[in-house]
Amino acid sequence: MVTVRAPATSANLGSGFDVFGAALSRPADVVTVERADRTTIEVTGVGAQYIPEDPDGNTVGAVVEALDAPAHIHIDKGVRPASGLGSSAASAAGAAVALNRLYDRGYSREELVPIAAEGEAVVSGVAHSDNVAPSLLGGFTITTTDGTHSVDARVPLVVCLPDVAVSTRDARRVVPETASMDDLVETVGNAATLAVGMCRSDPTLVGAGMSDPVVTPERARLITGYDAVHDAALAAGATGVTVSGAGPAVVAACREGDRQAIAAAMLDAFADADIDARAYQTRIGRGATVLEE
Ligand SMILES: Nc1ncnc2c1ncn2[C@@H]1O[C@H](COP(=O)(O)OP(=O)(O)OP(=O)(O)O)[C@@H](O)[C@H]1O
Ligand SMILES: N[C@@H](CCO)C(=O)O
Repeated sequence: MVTVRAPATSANLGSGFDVFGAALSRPADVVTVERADRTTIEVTGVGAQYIPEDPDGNTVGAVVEALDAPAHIHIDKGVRPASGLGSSAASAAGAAVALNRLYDRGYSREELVPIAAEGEAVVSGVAHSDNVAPSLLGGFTITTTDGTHSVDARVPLVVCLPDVAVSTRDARRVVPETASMDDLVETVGNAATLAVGMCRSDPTLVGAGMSDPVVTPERARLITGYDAVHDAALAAGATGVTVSGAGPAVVAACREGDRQAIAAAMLDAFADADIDARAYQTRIGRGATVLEE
């Protein structure tokens, strides 16, 4: 038996659509695997009722296939599905690490990235790696078709999750097919600023680099109260605010001492829009960890 804790993640970070990701110190999924002749999946925890236990519909089923590693798999969800916090990816990353150990497959964490990403194709139609990479490797990650680079960044974050669901599949439908040259230049500048900020663990640069003129404005329309929450977080001291992953979670970068005030301001702004929400005072954290084997 192997048990792995796999963290939630925030993908895109505004300017790095389908490229940037960050592991969050909390929340997380806990995945336990035991050898079996036939794969069975049991899901408990937050939002378990919305997650298929059929291996064909669950992200971990694709990981089992890719690793040829049948097992009884228990997923204890700490990351709510359809949250923008890499819920489907956390389970896939946890299962990839656990099954790799259970069957002694010998893959490195980097080699597990495309394997865990197969699960993302099951739920969103695209095997994007920007959530599974940070959940596997920890820190801030840059994923391209050539592979993944990770930086052990230390940046405080507040993530505010409204009590509504936005599926990644739906949120990908509003992504524009083209962008103007002006928007491209702005995005490159912001993405480079954010990456330098991560290398220096500098919340001011990270926040400044989160602006994105192309994808975020379209997705923000799917989140009731987004503009007010965005502005309230900045007024409370956030250095940058954007949609987390495909939403509806909203992520703010900040300095350590400002997290509580920012969390309160974001919750109040959602409440003013009649939306219940919860806030995580979190930070960029480590990747999946083996708890027991
Ligand atoms: N192990 C799993 N954990 C969570 N969701 C799963 C899992 N397997 C399948 N799903 C399905 O995936 C969908 C949620 O994934 P989705 O990518 O939309 O959200 P997310 O992972 O929270 O968000 P994001 O990728 O934007 O951070 C739901 O329809 C859910 O039923
Ligand atoms: N990069 C993906 C992440 C979703 O989890 C998207 O924004 O659609």
